[in-house]
Amino acid sequence: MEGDIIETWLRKHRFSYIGATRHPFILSIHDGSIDLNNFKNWLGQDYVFVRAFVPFVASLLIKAWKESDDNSDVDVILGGVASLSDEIAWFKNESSKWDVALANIVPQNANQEYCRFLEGLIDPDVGYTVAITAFWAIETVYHDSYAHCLDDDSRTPEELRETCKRWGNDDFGQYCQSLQSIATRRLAKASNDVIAKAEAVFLQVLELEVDFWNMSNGKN
Ligand SMILES: Cc1ncc(CN)c(N)n1
Repeated sequence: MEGDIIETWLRKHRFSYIGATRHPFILSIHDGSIDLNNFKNWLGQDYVFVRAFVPFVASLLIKAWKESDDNSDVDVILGGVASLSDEIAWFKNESSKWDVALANIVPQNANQEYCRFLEGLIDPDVGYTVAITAFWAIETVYHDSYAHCLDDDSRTPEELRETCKRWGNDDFGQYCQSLQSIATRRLAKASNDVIAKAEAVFLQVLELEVDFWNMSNGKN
């Protein structure tokens, strides 16, 4: 049925989606058993990731401006750029609280691979529909993961609640819904070839997110 492509994917790939959003790292925050060294590893690596995420989102803004049939897409993505500016300031502040030296972070393999993936999406040959699908998936995995750590039955340590709220809060959830609406609208009008590419990108994001969470134990 028109408009339901993303919902169909979420059902079809639910095990992969759950793997990315209920990773042991997230579950350990949720049940309070997290090793804080893992959190610090994640914090440093994610700062590097977010810096690489900015040019990707900027390229998406250009694609939206050139290719979108709806002006409000640019406004939604611009909101994303603005929140990334806050996010970078938050990482700087948070890292000093946790004694994580951001200047010395060496990006691990999984992070490098994710950043290369983002760089590939910047290519002008990658169309707006595929790129907005990736953006929706990347933001939604974080929202869904961290919102879980704020559930009523969670035992998330107090000192990690602010981190969870950053991505798990309702406004961020609304923003992810707006991205989903844009992607759904675009996919409803896309060719089979574009839909297949967007689905492959969605699955790649889920795998890259799992590898990214895996890095938190500092072993890869
Ligand atoms: C790896 C990763 N994925 C998603 C997000 C959310 N912007 C993030 N900060 N880092």
